[in-house]
Amino acid sequence: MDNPAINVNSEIGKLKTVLLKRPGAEVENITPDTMERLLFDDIPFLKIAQKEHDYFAETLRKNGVETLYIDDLAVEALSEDDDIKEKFLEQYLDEHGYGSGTTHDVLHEYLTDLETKDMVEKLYSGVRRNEVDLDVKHESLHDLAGSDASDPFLLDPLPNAYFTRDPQASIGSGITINRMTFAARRPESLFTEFVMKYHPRFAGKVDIWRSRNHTTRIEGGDELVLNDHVLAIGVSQRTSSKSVEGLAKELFTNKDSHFDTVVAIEIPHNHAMMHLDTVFTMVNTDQFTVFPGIMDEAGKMNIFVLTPGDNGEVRMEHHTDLGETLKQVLHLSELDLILTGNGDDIVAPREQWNDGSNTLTIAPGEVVTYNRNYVSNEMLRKHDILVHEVISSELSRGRGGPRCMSQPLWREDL
Ligand SMILES: NC(=[NH2+])NCCC[C@H](N)C(=O)O
Repeated sequence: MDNPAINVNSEIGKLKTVLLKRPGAEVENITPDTMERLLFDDIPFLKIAQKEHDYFAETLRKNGVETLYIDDLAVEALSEDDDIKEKFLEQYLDEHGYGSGTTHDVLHEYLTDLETKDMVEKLYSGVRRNEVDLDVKHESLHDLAGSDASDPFLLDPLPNAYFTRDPQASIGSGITINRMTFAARRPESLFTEFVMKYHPRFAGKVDIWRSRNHTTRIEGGDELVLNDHVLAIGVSQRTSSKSVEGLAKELFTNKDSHFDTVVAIEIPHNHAMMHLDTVFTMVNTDQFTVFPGIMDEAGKMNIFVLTPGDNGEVRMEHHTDLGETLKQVLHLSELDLILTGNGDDIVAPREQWNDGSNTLTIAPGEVVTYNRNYVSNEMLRKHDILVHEVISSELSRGRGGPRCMSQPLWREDL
């Protein structure tokens, strides 16, 4: 692609542009009843979460990173043309089961009457049943089916949106726009789709390696760009082996892609480590953070190395040793695996829970992490990593850290 709008050929090259979402009213629309479905373990105090997020964004800007906000980009994309906004809204409603009928009409009218900025904000924060006048006769069973009267929300809030890593993933000059696993997050990638398609900064300047129109699931927290040839992808609660294989096929055969190796790493399928980047990140050319809990007692795990095979097929090789596999695919003689919480039985799981392994690398050997994971941070420093700590009491309650909260769009090549 000539003149691409995205350039991400590593996890560690100097970060130049990143996509963020400041937590908003959506976070205050979590209740104890909906918490689990909305993938939260607690209800963050929004005011403090926003302060913390602003501090995070400011830390990035101070280090020369341009910060873009997905909701601002969405407003700009949808404002390009009334038809685009209409198309977006229809699709949004349709994906929520309101393709037609009274509820559709009422929501459509309510939302189109808003300024585009307010509409986008509203879609993130959710639309409550009592906000709109639904006191009209249902025209069809479909209306009833689409709106469960015991649910206070007609359109659910999107409180996970501040984890901008997941709805999409930048890879080389392109992106995967992700079909996400749980309904609570699926609408998030529709914003990405419209931004990539219609925002003048991106339209026609991004390779779409995989669209969201799939039945198999994948999320950005599982997609790591180790270098300009090699990806690591988690096979996890959120990403299926089928998606990994499909993406590998696309990247191996698309002429705009220079990726020829995908390391598929199987991790436990649970909420504490829903994505690979909660247990494994790259912090330098030969240094990684790793949570020891992903390996069995003998230090082994299930890893498949995918490479191009015959006739557009994918060749697969089974490995069990993470360190050895990384050395092989990255052509390294030595490797430094830095253990979360120094590998301690209590500290490691505690700090992993609060995203101690979820480092955002902003240059080789330079990372942003949560201040609460002080043991892991100390370990990083002992291994000569420069650590910028950010405040983290409330943001961490959503089970994501600095890597989860950021989607790199441009990194300098190494
Ligand atoms: N890349 C990540 N690790 N993201 C963390 C996402 C956390 C979010 N609550 C979820 O369950 O989806």
